[in-house]
Amino acid sequence: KSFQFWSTQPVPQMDETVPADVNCAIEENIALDKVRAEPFSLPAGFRWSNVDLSDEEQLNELYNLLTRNYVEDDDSMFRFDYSADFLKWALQVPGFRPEWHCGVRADSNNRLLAFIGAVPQTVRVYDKTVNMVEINFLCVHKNLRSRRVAPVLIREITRRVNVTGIFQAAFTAGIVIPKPVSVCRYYHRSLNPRKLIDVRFSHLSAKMTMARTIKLYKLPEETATRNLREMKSTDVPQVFKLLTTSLKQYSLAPVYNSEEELAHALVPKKGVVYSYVAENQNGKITDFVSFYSLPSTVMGHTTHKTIYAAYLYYYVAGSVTPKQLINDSLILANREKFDVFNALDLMHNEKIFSDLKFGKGDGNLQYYLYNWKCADMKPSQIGLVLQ
Ligand SMILES: CCOC(=O)c1cnc2ccc(OC)cc2c1SCCC#N
Repeated sequence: KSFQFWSTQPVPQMDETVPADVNCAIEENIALDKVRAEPFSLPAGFRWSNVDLSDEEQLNELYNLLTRNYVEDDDSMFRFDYSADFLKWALQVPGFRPEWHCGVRADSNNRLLAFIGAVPQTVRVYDKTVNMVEINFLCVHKNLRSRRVAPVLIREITRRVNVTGIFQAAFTAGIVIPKPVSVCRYYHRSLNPRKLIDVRFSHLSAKMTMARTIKLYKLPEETATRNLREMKSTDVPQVFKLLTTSLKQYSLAPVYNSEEELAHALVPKKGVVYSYVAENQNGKITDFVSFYSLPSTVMGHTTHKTIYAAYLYYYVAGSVTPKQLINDSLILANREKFDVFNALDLMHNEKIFSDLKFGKGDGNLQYYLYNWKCADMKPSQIGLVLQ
């Protein structure tokens, strides 16, 4: 692979092994008056247009662009179907900048044909805390592919971020480009096996009937952790301390600079993010677990249009085992009518997958840092979850 674009970028090259004692920027910060002032050029007939997510109509234009043109699995069985509320949540974080919701419109009909998003996120990489952005929702309309639009989007968002004094980014992708800092694997826990078999995501194993399969995945109505309840705003100060302490064990982790940032990420929002805390009899929060809702369009299926998937987000098992806490999140996701519970093998997750009946998926998720070089990480060193 020549990586025509990525070989021009400040990222480790594929054949480079970064030694363990190296953990630093690849290029030095650019003096702000030296950052390119004018936007990069788009192909003729297209123009830059920030997407104002507070404007219902524009939020729906972004929803429609993504639901029709965003990431599909290799077999084109599913396409992510992020909801409008989810996009607002993921992109309008505390301190967000409207110019980082970077769209491309056709001059002819004003249609939104491409997008790339950035949100501010302080990230700790080993022992260094760096102000970065997270890049997400890079999407080019199917009819505009192979016209080298994505490299222009990446250069333009880099420019818009650099001009604010930020020179590093974190992002994930299902594709391999120079150069992953870690390679994680998706795992899936069936909640509604009949539907997953109907859409041909799962299949009946030779020795099992449908009835036996349903029984295998059946979950209780109640959680094992009895005092587990929905998180609320007043829990934020305790969850902030609990999560901040717990994240210290990982080599890549988010740094929450305020309780407001953590509140935005974790206070429950129906249909978007679900969080639960275990509070003991002294009012102390000892554990918490969260997951987010990311449905997928089932492509080309008549009866099932959508798969409702929950994705494990952040958790701290303080008084119970991760196995019990994550099993409780399965019970809670099942109660919310999700069809499947997805999780990556980062944090402590891999240890509990087999006991909790997760199956290994066939998709990898690569973690990337932009303009930063450091030693590769095992998935269990990753404590950063991107939506
Ligand atoms: C039934 C379980 O569904 C998925 O795992 C799923 C759903 N939609 C996708 C859309 C695009 C897609 O592109 C890689 C993958 C999926 C996947 S597998 C990877 C996500 C997880 N876990």
